[in-house]
Amino acid sequence: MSLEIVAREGLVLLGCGKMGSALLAGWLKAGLPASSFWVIEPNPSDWLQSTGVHLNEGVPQAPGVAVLAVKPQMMGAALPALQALGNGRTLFLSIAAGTTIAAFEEVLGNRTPLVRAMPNTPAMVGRGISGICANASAGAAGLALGQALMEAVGQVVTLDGEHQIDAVTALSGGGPAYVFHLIEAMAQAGVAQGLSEEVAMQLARATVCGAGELAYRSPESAAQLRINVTSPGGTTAEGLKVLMNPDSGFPALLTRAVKAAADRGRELGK
Ligand SMILES: NC(=O)C1=CN([C@@H]2O[C@H](COP(=O)(O)OP(=O)(O)OC[C@H]3O[C@@H](n4cnc5c(N)ncnc54)[C@H](O)[C@@H]3O)[C@@H](O)[C@H]2O)C=CC1
Ligand SMILES: O=C(O)[C@@H]1CCC=N1
Repeated sequence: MSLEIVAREGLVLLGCGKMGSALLAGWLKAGLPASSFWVIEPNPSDWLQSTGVHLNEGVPQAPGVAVLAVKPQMMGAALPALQALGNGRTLFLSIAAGTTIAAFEEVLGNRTPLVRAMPNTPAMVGRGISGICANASAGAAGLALGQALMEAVGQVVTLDGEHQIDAVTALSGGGPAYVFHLIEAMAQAGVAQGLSEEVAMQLARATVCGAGELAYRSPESAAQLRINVTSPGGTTAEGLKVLMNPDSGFPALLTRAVKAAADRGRELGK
């Protein structure tokens, strides 16, 4: 599906912080004209002000798309600004964690086409991944438009339903933070083995980025890429014994972390 509808009918973006900016940058880079965007943002960045979009102006009566990119805790206060666009042809696309389709339909009306997407911050460099789902009113066309909008900043997976979105939020939505923390923890561990903080951080960061790029480009599975590093009887095998320990290793730890994040997503949705 093409994004031509945005150029033709306009897109309203409610909230243009970290994720809203990443999305807007992707759409502008995809060639959509700045004049197609109406952004509502109380604290606009210098970048946003330089884009040439309509900023904090009255929005069109029936834009093609309205994107909701405020924090879930702000949604209740912010959404009424776009209530008049509900139950019409405007496709709503929410990237907020937690806030459910039912909660949106309560404010916007249940004939409002709505897509929920969960992206992540690598969207800022065009390497995000989003999980998406839609309500009944969106239909196949609405889901396809939601997908095209999110594909401007990376990959998209279509979910079986809204029941899976808290899992996506917990895995890939917040996942970059886990990886950045991995960099911090690896650097700290390197310092404990005698490296300077600066060198340990350079090694940790480049290792995670290099491994990520290899995983991205290589046709081999993650398990095979791991095996390729692990010489039998060598050093990595000893490190992996610690990390693959069934009780205290990565799988147990990440199962707990992802569950805690998913539980919070469900809680935000109440
Ligand atoms: N940061 C992340 O990694 C991800 C965030 N999300 C979701 O994206 C949404 C936005 O998150 P971030 O961009 O990280 O937050 P952010 O705080 O950077 O951006 C939110 C923006 O909303 C603006 N805002 C506040 N009240 C408003 C109102 N009444 N009307 C219009 N704008 C208003 C704020 O000024 C701010 O710039 C959240 O719902 C979050 O769950 C989803 C995936 C990843
Ligand atoms: O932490 C959060 O709630 C948001 C959703 C996924 C990433 N950041």
